[in-house]
Amino acid sequence: MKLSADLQSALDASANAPSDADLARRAVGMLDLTSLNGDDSDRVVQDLCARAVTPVGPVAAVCVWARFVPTARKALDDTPVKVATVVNFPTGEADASSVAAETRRAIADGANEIDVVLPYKAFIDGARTQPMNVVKACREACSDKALMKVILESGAFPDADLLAWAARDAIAAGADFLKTSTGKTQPAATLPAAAVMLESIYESGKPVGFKASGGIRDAAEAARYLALADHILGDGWATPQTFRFGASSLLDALLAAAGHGEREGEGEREPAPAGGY
Ligand SMILES: O=C[C@H](O)COP(=O)(O)O
Repeated sequence: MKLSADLQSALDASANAPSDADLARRAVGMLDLTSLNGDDSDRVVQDLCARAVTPVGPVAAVCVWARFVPTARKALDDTPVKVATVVNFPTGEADASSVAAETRRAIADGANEIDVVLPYKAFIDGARTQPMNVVKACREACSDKALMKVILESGAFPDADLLAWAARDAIAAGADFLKTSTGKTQPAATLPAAAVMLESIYESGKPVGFKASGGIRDAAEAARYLALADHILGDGWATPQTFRFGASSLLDALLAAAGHGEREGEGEREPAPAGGY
């Protein structure tokens, strides 16, 4: 992806961001602890929720399939942890009325946060009205009862300009957060895509948050995303109200880096996929 000189320098500056225990603790509070696997069950979700209040404090939210929202709601009721779920997920191909119905049902079941997939394939193919009508329908269904995070699926975009266009339109359609990825396609979250999305948030002047999700697995990587947000939106901008990590396998690494649990980096990591951004 070709970035402006400003964004490239923000990326260069964040490349070697220090990752320490304080940073790891900060990132735990920004985590949407996620399980979106095909074989999830009530037991898997209960086990996930049992990990949501950690020795260094609660995560921001637990993110599960909509059918498990009641289970998560029950398990988290005595905690400050929010229940997040996904709609129009992962392909982004449902129509606006189905997405609105899915959203209303999830909120009635107890969801506090809705992560909706932008019809990104249609957007990339040139459609502008239909994709944003889906986002607007979800916004209306969320009203002020739930936070709406719009998943752009940044790795599917062929260039930075089109991604910035989608980000701007999603903000105009009422996004509370822009989120990079479903985690179901490759490439998932990348720093160059995050830079474009954070810049769009900055340029909007609106109180829109950012969620990096998909493939983020270690504290050093989390530190780079936070440093990028600091560079583009300013130190102190990123808080659990404005910044999230969506991840299924980051919590243990953060806790280890914060001095709890096994040492970070002992496990094998898969290499990052080549190409795309
Ligand atoms: O929304 C979050 C993603 O689905 C999580 O992706 P991950 O399993 O690669 O961490």
